[in-house]
Amino acid sequence: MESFGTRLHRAVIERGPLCVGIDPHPGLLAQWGLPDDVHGLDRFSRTVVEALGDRVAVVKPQSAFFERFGSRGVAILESTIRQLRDAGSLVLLDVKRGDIGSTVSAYAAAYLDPSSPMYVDAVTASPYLGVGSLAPMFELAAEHGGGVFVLALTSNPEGAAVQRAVTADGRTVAQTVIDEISQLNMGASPLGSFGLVVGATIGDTGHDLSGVGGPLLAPGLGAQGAGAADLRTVFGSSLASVLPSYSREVLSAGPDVAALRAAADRVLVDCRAVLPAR
Ligand SMILES: O=c1ccn([C@@H]2O[C@H](COP(=O)(O)O)[C@@H](O)[C@H]2O)c(=O)[nH]1
Repeated sequence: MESFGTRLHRAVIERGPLCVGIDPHPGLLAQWGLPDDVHGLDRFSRTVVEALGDRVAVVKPQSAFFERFGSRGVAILESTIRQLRDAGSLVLLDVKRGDIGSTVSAYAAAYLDPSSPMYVDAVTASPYLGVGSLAPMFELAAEHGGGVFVLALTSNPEGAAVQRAVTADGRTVAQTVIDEISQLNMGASPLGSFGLVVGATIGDTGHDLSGVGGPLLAPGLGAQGAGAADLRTVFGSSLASVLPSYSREVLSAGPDVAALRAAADRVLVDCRAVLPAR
């Protein structure tokens, strides 16, 4: 099977460098005139799939908003994942998993094994039990053409105290994560399958992203205050690997399908003005 990096590279060329999140916040359900229950969740998700599944490179369901409805919410997440795959977008499940290695094996089986009902193209993962503890995810992803996006410099203000702390060898915690992921992508072409999450809100932190070789997911755009122009400051010479990610900025245009498409088109135009042509 083709690697996730190869599939993502092609999707970005065909559809443009954009990830849109499915984050069914209670406030958005209300704004869309939907009930805050599984019926509202289902209608919300189906509408986003109908509007964007056949045109956006990557769609990123946020697991938390499905999990809050228990097993019926998770069933809707599974169905949403299937619908997105049928519509042709890559599915990145934002679930930020991480644990000791033996438990990470089970998370890997849940999301990156093609026989799982929750099988997706890629997941987000947390490295704070050590990047090495995520090895079962990296291995299963490599075996089945999947991807893993590891948190490095998150978009929230609280992240800096942990991620920019300096380790014994003088590098920040984030730089050690960046360097370990760079190693995993070594030699991959045109794009590695192991990505990093770097918030568009963080400004110029001086971290070296030049050797990553994989995609750089950039949340924090729109609702969290960053704009496309901030990508230049945060990513500098690594702009070509950036996958901008918007949730509320696009979703708040719904429930009208044409309005959702127009909102996604608008943010894509903004990002294309900043990112190098691919
Ligand atoms: O550093 C991070 C990592 C993940 N996220 C997630 O992205 C979306 C952002 O939603 P917006 O509505 O565009 O603010 C959300 O699911 C977060 O959990 C992030 O924001 N920052």
